[in-house]
Amino acid sequence: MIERLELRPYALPLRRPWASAHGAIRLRRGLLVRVEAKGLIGYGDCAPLPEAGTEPLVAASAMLERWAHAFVGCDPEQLLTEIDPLDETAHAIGCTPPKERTPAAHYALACALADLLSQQRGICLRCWLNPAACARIAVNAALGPVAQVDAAQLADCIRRGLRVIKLKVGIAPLEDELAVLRALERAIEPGLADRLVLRLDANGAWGLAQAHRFIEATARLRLPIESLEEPLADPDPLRLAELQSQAPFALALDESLIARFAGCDPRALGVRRLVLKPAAIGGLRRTLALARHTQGSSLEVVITSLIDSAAGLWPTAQLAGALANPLAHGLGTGAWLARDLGTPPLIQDGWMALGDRPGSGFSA
Ligand SMILES: O=C(O)CCC(=O)C1=CC=C[C@@H](O)[C@@H]1C(=O)O
Ligand SMILES: [Mg+2]
Repeated sequence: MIERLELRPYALPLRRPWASAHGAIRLRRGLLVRVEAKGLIGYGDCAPLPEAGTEPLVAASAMLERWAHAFVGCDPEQLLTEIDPLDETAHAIGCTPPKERTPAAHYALACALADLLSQQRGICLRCWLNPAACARIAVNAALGPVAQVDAAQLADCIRRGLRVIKLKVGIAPLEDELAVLRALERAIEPGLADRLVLRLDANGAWGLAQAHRFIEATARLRLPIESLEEPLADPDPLRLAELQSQAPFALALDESLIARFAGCDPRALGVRRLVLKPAAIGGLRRTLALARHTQGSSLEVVITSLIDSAAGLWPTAQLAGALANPLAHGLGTGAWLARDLGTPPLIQDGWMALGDRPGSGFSA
């Protein structure tokens, strides 16, 4: 039985602004959700980011405040079944009207309950989600806007074992960003390119003609570009399919996914990859169901953070471990925060170790 459900507001400054085509983030505001039962504490992180597909913080807070009063005395397992259903078909995801969705609030409470329940069972959260989960996951490094990156930084990442590097595009004029990519192509030492994988993210910056131009120009570069997230301001599936047929790398949907997904076959989205943010989908088990359904349809899946605190990174990383796929996940964001609510999972040589502690691994 839940004895206490507390919300602790926080504000965590970033070391430097996180820039994307949606603007710059300097501060992450949220609520640490703390659920107590039988001497154990489960934690969840609610740090909404509307441009990434969640509700605003005020809506998430209002929902969590209501729950904090209503759910004391409830059975945590039954409550989790309501908040983050076990048997929800992936097709139901995205069917709730946008105004009624509070996915970041659902995700935060679901994480706190799953942390608590897996601790009660004495097992780590990933094994509670999937007994065959992986104990470590590959992660990418996120370096920020392409225009702020040079070949020395890429070489440094590789030296530290971080092979997969994510860069933001769609911020500066397109031809300027192409010029930067050409300069990187020239500056990268031979041999380095073979050990590097580049992920690009335009965050919906371009019209169709610009996206065509970018893909056509980057396809001619000797740069190991592996994927491009959200190239189009209007991610229409037919246009995306046209671009995907032109691109020698995977196109991916991320923040536009939920609005597009409702009841849809992933193969009809026009892209080869889906980027899933559990806080935008509304839970750990919901995200796992959607990820498995997507992979079953032969699309790739990458799990990413919302530049979360350690309280969000731990359960999201455990979820990626439960998914057990070989792609690098976008969870290497802990170092962007100047302060944190706890210690994020350790990254070494491009791998995040998920530990063996019962629960998510987070401690405040
Ligand atoms: O994918 C990663 O490596 C880190 C997460 C990440 O890139 C993002 C998190 C939150 C907002 C966005 O700017 C961005 C994304 O769009 O993928
Ligand atoms: Mg993205």
